[in-house]
Amino acid sequence: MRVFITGRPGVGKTTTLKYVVEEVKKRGVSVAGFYCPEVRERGVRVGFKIVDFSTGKEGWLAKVGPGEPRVGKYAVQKEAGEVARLVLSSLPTAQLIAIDEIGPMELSIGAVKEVIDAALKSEKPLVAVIHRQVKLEGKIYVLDVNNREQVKKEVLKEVMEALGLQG
Ligand SMILES: Nc1nc2c(ncn2[C@@H]2O[C@H](COP(=O)(O)OP(=O)(O)OP(=O)(O)O)[C@@H](O)[C@H]2O)c(=O)[nH]1
Repeated sequence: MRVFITGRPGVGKTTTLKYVVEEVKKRGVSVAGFYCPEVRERGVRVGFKIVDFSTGKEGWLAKVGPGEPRVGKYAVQKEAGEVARLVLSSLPTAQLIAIDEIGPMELSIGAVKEVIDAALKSEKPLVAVIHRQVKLEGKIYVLDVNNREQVKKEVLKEVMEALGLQG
C-alpha cells in the first residue's frame, strides 16, 4: 500500500498525515518516519525542523543564516543527519512508514534522502506527503479544503486495511 497526499501550500497535508499516524498509534501500530514542521519567529519563517515519528526526537533540518550546504536561503544543519539516522534505524521494525514530506528540500539532504529511498524501496505500507512537483507511483490524494476531512478518513481506512486492523 502506498498512499501519497499532495496539494497546495497550507491546505492541510501535514495535519492529515499526523491525524492518520496518531490514530494508528492509538491502536498499537509502530510507525517510523519523520515530518518537517516549519519554524517561525515573530511570524517570519526561519527554517524547518525534522521530527522522528517513532521517538519524537527533533533537530534543525535547515535554517536561515550562514552555512553550507544550502537549500535556497536555508543552511542545512548537521543535526538533520542525526535524526535521519535515527529514523533509518527504526524502519526495519516499523509496521507503517510515514513521511512528510518527499520534496525538493528533503531530497537534497543526503541522510534524509537515504530515509526516503529506503521507504520507497520497502514493501511496508507507506503514507507520505509529496511536493506537487514530485511524481511517484501509488494512490495520490490531492487535498483541498472541501475534501480534507473525507481524505483523513479514507487514508486511515486504507492503512488499517493494509495492516489487517478492524475499523
Ligand atoms: N479547520 C481545519 N484547519 C486545518 C485542517 N487541516 C489543516 N488545517 C489548518 O491549516 C493550516 C495549515 O495546515 P498544514 O497541515 O500545516 O498544511 P500543509 O499543507 O501541510 O502546509 P505546507 O506543508 O506548508 O504546504 C494549519 O493552521 C492547520 O491548523 C482541517 O482539516 N480543518
